[in-house]
Amino acid sequence: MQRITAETDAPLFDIAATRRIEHVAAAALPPHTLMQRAGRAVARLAMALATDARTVWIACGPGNNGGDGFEAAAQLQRHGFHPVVTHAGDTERLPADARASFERARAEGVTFADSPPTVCDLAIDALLGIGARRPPGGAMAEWLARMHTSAAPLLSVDLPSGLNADTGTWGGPSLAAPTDRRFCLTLLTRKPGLFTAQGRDAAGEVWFDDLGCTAGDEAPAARLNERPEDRSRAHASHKGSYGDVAVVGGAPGMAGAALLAASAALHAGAGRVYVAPLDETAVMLDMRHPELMFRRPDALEMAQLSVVCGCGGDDAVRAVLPRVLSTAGALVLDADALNAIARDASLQTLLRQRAARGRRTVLTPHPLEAARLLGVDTTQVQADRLQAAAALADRFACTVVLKGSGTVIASPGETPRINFGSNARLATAGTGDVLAGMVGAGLAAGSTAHAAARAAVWRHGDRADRWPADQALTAGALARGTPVR
Ligand SMILES: NC(=O)C1=CN([C@@H]2O[C@H](COP(=O)(O)OP(=O)(O)OC[C@H]3O[C@@H](n4cnc5c(N)ncnc54)[C@H](O)[C@@H]3O)[C@@H](O)[C@H]2O)[C@@H](O)CC1
Ligand SMILES: Nc1ncnc2c1ncn2[C@@H]1O[C@H](COP(=O)(O)OP(=O)(O)O)[C@@H](O)[C@H]1O
Ligand SMILES: [K+]
Repeated sequence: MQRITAETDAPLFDIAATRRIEHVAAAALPPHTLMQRAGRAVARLAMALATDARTVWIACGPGNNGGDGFEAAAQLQRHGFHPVVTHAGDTERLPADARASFERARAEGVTFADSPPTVCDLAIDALLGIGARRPPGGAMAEWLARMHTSAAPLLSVDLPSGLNADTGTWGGPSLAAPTDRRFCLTLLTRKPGLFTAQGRDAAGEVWFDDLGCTAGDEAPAARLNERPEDRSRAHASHKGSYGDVAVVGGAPGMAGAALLAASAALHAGAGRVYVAPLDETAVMLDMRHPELMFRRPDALEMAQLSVVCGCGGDDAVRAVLPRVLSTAGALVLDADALNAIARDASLQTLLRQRAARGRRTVLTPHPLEAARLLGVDTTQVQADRLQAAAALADRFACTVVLKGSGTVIASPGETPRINFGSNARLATAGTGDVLAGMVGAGLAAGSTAHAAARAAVWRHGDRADRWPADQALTAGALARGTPVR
């Protein structure tokens, strides 16, 4: 059993692949073995989470997820706990494995009740797993609401019931209560939906048990984004070895966005960083960052540069985009550059042509920017973030970073990544500009678009995770990588 952290490098399998893996594993084992292993694993984690627990409420559903719950109940009873099982379903219609586990729980003397115990020390949600077909209703919905709001810790079996394992969309109760009492033990495979969209909030801390099985040669739907290698610097290197970044952005009234991206690129290790403001009246100096060099956009030798374009671009960015798209050696497109491209087919053609010329490009949309590029609405993007990122990567033949909880990194021909580290302290203006600058520095240093995006997203999230709780996380400080001013 393993706890998932930002250090975990692991494949993520969707429901269809998980079913195939389960099928192969079950065929090679004596009947009911997998469910017994699942129940034992659930009981083991339950006992570790609530060592002093006495009453454990286990809500079991109509399928095999419920079977895992019965099996865990039998185990907990055997270990001297007091499990109380409520069952949402007809025991006569349980699938064979779950039926066997139900009988085992009964034989162990587990208490079955029609309604949940008034108090419990731990709740276990074994209502629905990968077989959930619609949002839970009736007693299931009531029980879930109670579990997600009660003071007792909640352990979800395989998935929080109501979570779509493929997409992370949520059909369960409000998730307003803090997540630090939520735990999930996912079984056999790690599922992408646990790590993006509402997955993180619904699941809380995620643990994994492979039930002694391997995934064989199943292709994962995605992988968790792993820690990038530390960048060592050869003694005999010089600033030219780390490349030049130019930030094109900062229209009138929006200079800050460009400066944030530039600061982030600088602190991420770029050899030289230029700022090209889209405001003719801009002051061509940043007193806090005298390292930054200021140029007019038309004075930049784009082919030699890793250009970060769009941060604070407003409408002014439209005018420079044809040249930027046609000539930038490497390119990060963010914010208003993405909005301008979404409105203009000729810019879209130029964007697509970059790949054919061997030029590296990374788009860093948040869900609304992604929706505009795809011509859909934000809800449709959020309904399947992996699919939306892949569709954009495919459409524009480049790397796409779809931001938000569980940032997705997709590139043509690569297994998509979902970033685990990071948290909602990043939900503050300017942190996206910082990410764009960090990606730009990676491109300038020579990384592929996919590798630069993965590394920057991981480090950006890691900074947020390590940020001291008593210090404000602002984009300016994040760009510098330190809360100390
Ligand atoms: N078969 C096995 O040996 C194993 C199964 N495992 C467990 O089994 C789960 C999958 O089991 P199932 O395929 O039976 O699926 P589930 O137990 O997730 O649910 C399927 C059942 O729930 C009903 N249902 C779906 N949505 C509902 C809703 N909103 N309201 C009410 N009823 C609803 C379906 O009609 C079906 O009866 C996994 O998530 C995992 O927890 C694991 O123990 C691994 C081994
Ligand atoms: N709830 C959250 N959890 C994790 N990361 C988040 C969350 N909210 C925002 N972020 C991250 O913060 C950054 C915000 O970027 P963006 O929306 O472009 O903001 P801005 O345009 O103000 O810079 C992205 O990297 C995004 O992934
Ligand atoms: K469940």
